[in-house]
Amino acid sequence: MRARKVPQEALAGLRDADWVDRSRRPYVRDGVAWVPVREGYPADGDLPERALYTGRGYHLIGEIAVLHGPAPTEAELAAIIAHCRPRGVIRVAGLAGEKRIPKIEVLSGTVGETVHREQGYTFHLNPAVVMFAQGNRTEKVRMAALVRPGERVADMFAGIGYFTVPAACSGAEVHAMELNRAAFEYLERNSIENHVEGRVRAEHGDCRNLLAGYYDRVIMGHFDAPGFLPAALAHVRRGSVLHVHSIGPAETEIRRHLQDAGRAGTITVHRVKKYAPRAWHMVQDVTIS
Ligand SMILES: C[S@@+](CC[C@H](N)C(=O)[O-])C[C@H]1O[C@@H](n2cnc3c(N)ncnc32)[C@H](O)[C@@H]1O
Repeated sequence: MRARKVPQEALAGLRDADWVDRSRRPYVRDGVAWVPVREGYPADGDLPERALYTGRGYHLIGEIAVLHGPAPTEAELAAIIAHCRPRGVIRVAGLAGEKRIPKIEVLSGTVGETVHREQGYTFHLNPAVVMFAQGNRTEKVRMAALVRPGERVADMFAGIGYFTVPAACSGAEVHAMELNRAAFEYLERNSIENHVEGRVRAEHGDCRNLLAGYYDRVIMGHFDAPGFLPAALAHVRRGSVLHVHSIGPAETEIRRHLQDAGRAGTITVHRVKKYAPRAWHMVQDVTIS
């Protein structure tokens, strides 16, 4: 990550600077702040290795800074606040249960509903109540690019719509399923907000009971996705593609499910992001033959 060096006290004055990459946290040491630089702008060097904060960094979701990992020191929290002036700062200690409900601690300010803009899409959500995996940005872009107009897409774990909305904006007819009532309400709202409600059929409930007919593409954005393959494979045909998320490789389990369902397919594996020191968030693209 490229960065520019500025005096720590200058951080607050960078609020409107074009060159600052606000998706990354500046690194402050000995009165000097290394500020991440956006693509296309000059930098002084690479962001130094962090000596202090060992967490997984923070993201700005709307006006709320969301940290993962251990609690920051007071100095780190102060640097985050000076850098991006969030309405509130929360730490997500974990995601509970199948609905992936964030377990949060409010570190500063107020939290609640916010509006997050990403890649031209608008998402309403309360990051203290529903999860938003900002680290999956490249996968969201990849999905939006793969989808073709008129495709019939199932988003089995739609959440607030971060795959559904881009897919529908790319012209697909999306059947979006979500178990968590709070996330489902944002999903409906975000379809309207992005003017794709005519191409999104959002349903609240367990996707295994809601899948209907055949799909050209099935997005399975949940780490337990391989276990949902028996349900999904009943709704695909030759040429359909399933995007099966997992922690670590799941090829063997996927092949077993294909075999049990009497199906064959080719599997290509993609890494989405590092999830833990030795664990990757992966996506397996399974094309049914
Ligand atoms: C990893 S999150 C997906 C993130 C999501 N794509 C987003 O917009 O943030 C998984 C989502 O799947 C939902 N979910 C879990 N089990 C489900 C099921 N059986 N049927 C439908 N949705 C389910 C959870 O409530 C959660 O919102």
